[in-house]
Amino acid sequence: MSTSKGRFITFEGGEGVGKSTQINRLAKVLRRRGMDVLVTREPGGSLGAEAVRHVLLSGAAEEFGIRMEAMLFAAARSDHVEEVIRPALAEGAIVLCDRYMDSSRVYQGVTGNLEPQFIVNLERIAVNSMVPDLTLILDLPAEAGLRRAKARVGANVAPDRFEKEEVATHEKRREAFIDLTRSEPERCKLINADQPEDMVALAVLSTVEPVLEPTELEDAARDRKV
Ligand SMILES: Nc1ncnc2c1ncn2[C@@H]1O[C@H](COP(=O)(O)OP(=O)(O)OP(=O)(O)O)[C@@H](O)[C@H]1O
Ligand SMILES: Cc1cn([C@H]2C[C@H](O)[C@@H](COP(=O)(O)O)O2)c(=O)[nH]c1=O
Repeated sequence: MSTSKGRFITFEGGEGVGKSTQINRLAKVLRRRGMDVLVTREPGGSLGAEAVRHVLLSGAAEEFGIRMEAMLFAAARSDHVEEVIRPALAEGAIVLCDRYMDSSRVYQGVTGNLEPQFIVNLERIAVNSMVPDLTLILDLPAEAGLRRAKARVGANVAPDRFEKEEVATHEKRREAFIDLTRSEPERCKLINADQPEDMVALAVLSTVEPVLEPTELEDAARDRKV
């Protein structure tokens, strides 16, 4: 868990699984409970990172190779962490982030075939110890997610650099995200996204609530102040 005062919660999964929908719903519930919530996303979320987002999603960086793309994602992440996420957590906010380091592990690492050590090194630099307190992995068959994403953007908007890849590649990503829940079961929790929005929202909330509870350390610090 991060040592900051807030909570850092990331949402991961394939295309169109419902991450933005669920983040916005959760933010609403938590704000109604009086919590300070910051909703953000990757690639992007800070001025520098948003500038890099278009380069990545338009496919402009694709011709320079997967290493270059991975480094651009990491550069964007580093700016986002230091300029936005870390300061917000220090102020006690609940930070809800649409994609983070696990997307790089899966998209650039697993389906990009980058050597694992390269991804590990980039992650260490970009994340700089800012590991999420909780990662919700929304799980849905790849075809269903792509259908949802397509219906959302409308018929005349072209799919982005990653959406346009083969279904088999998206299915491989789905498996890789599920693997994360096995390798890091404390941090990464699987959410069945193949059900109505309200049901997914209930599963999200019940998974998030325990992480919002004060830790023993926080209780002790509060008691010392009283
Ligand atoms: N449980 C659900 N059942 C059916 N449709 C859903 C569900 N959740 C979200 N949707 C719809 O699916 C589409 C994609 O949802 P959303 O944008 O939240 O996904 P996303 O994971 O953020 O996508 P991306 O990774 O492509 O940004 C939207 O039109 C949304 O309204
Ligand atoms: C953070 C991150 C993202 N990606 C990919 C995954 C998606 O295809 C796009 C982001 O689009 P979205 O509609 O905003 O979800 O970028 C990636 O390949 N690696 C990453 O680290």
